[in-house]
Amino acid sequence: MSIEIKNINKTFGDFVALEDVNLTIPTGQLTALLGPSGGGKSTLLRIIAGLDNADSGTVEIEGVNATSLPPQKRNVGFVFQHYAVFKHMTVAKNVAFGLEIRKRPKAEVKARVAELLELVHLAQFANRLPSQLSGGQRQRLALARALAVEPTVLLLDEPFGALDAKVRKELRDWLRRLHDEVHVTTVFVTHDQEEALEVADEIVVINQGRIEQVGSPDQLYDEPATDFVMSFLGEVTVLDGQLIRPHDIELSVSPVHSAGVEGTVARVLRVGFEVRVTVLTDSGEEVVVVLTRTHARNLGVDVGKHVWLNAAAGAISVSAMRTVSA
Ligand SMILES: Nc1ncnc2c1ncn2[C@@H]1O[C@H](COP(=O)(O)OP(=O)(O)OP(=O)(O)O)[C@@H](O)[C@H]1O
Repeated sequence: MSIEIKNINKTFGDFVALEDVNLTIPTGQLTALLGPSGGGKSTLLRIIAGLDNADSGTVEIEGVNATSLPPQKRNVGFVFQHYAVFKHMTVAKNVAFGLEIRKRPKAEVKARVAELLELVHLAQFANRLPSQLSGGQRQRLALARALAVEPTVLLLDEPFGALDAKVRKELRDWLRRLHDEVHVTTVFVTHDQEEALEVADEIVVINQGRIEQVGSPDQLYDEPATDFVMSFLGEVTVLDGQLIRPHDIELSVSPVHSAGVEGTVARVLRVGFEVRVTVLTDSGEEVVVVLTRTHARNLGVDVGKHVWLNAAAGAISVSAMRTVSA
């Protein structure tokens, strides 16, 4: 097992940033630490990196107790959102830097730099300065630099956070492919559920200093352990006291089911191929239902129409009252 985190606690003054965190991060996988802002993701990453110390608990990396080792002795590579590459050095020099200070033979450094620039698709920019690269290219340079010294673990803190949506998406796909090639154990922090669901092998959901759930993207989406996980990983609405995904609700214009929630269509909003229907139930609650455009048209859904709502067969739901299980 690559990273074993045991009983980690961390406070800042009176504020509890991490509370009894226990986690095993498997070797060779891409693991996302996902959660809302301020939940403790970066603090946990910094403790793994050795940039911050926990108040109690231990961190083991590849069987070595790293709890009191300084960052440079942990063999971890890290990349942060606003990662400062050396501005006065060319792209190639930036990648070579870590190897040169480790006094690796010149020929080896040259070969490794060429290989890495190829890997991050920056070979044609080897002689440029970082200021002559785009934001996405600079982040790829930062990753190449972190990978140069062959870290056991690669730690990324919102590495694509500052970039625009399109570049972010490209880099996300690229990171997945890169990881499939190099298989270095990678932990990345994100608050973006889509990013985690698309890229990660395993997701650790962190909220208010505690781990809510650990699992594959499918497990988290299909079997959310808590109402928090369910609502953080996708849109939810409340039907009959249950959190449910709006596309998992069947809407009928006649009482086909014996036990349905009755209501009246209050709003209809067309967004691309979807139609978002807000139903005001007879008990005064608003429920959102998502239908395809064709389905909505066939049903003749319009404001004022009386409708019946039921959870679709196989729909996932979590009690809206359920709290975090310890
Ligand atoms: N050096 C510090 N001193 C005081 N409080 C801190 C310090 N570092 C972090 N915190 C607090 O600890 C909490 C967790 O912070 P952390 O950066 O780990 O959250 P996060 O989940 O990574 O959030 P974000 O996505 O916003 O970075 C926050 O409430 C933050 O204000």
